[in-house]
Amino acid sequence: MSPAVVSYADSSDVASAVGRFVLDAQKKAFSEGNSFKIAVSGGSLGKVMKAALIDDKKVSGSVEWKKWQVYFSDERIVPLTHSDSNYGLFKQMVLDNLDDDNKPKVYTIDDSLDSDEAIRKAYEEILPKDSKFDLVLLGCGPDGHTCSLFPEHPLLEVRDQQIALITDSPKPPPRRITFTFPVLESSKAIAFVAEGAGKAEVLKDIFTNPNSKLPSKLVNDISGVPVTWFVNDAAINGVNVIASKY
Ligand SMILES: O=C(O)[C@H](O)[C@@H](O)[C@H](O)[C@H](O)COP(=O)(O)O
Repeated sequence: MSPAVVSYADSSDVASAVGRFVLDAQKKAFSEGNSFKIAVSGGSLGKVMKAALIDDKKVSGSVEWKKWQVYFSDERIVPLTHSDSNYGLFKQMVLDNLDDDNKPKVYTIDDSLDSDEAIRKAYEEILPKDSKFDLVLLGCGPDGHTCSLFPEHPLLEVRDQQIALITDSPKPPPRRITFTFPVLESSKAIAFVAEGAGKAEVLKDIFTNPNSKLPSKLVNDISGVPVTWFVNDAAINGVNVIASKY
């Protein structure tokens, strides 16, 4: 199944499409159970989530936050109050904008543990037992990394852990935990958000080079999991993909 690409000129339209897509994934999850298990990333996705799920009033009223279980596809090993924390970003962009009686359950790293390995292991233990996320929302770095899975890094090969530790992340800060491929492979749906001319070159490789081994391309190649990309025209410029609207 090749990935679907949804493209708009403006970021605000990209965010609206992401919002509608998340609502559809939520609806599907509620048709199968009583919770919506979603994993989110850091980086520029934070502001897209705010625009899509908080500021877009056509979407925000339909988000059933109390039934959401939110995990992080990767997290920097820093205190949760640190400005590098992906949880901190999600809190600032989403949680702090929700009423106290309308918040999701958020699964953070335990920053009180005394070793990186203890943090990794504890996060692995709180993942949903079957690892089946209804939706994993990812970013794609200009180098093609996703989660904290970097090009040519040995963590791309990890099959015996669901959460892996990286201590040499090329993107600071260096110490992080990350989903591994087995978790992505068992998810029900994956969506990327990538915007800006700074992503054009890497998206060209991901979508036009069948031999690319970039982590985001390897996610596109996962069989049996629908992958959707939400991009703006600047990011997908020059790539001959059939972009659709959502
Ligand atoms: O912790 C992180 O660094 C992020 O979770 C990371 O995986 C992010 O999604 C990509 O780096 C893309 O980030 P941008 O969208 O900001 O380029």
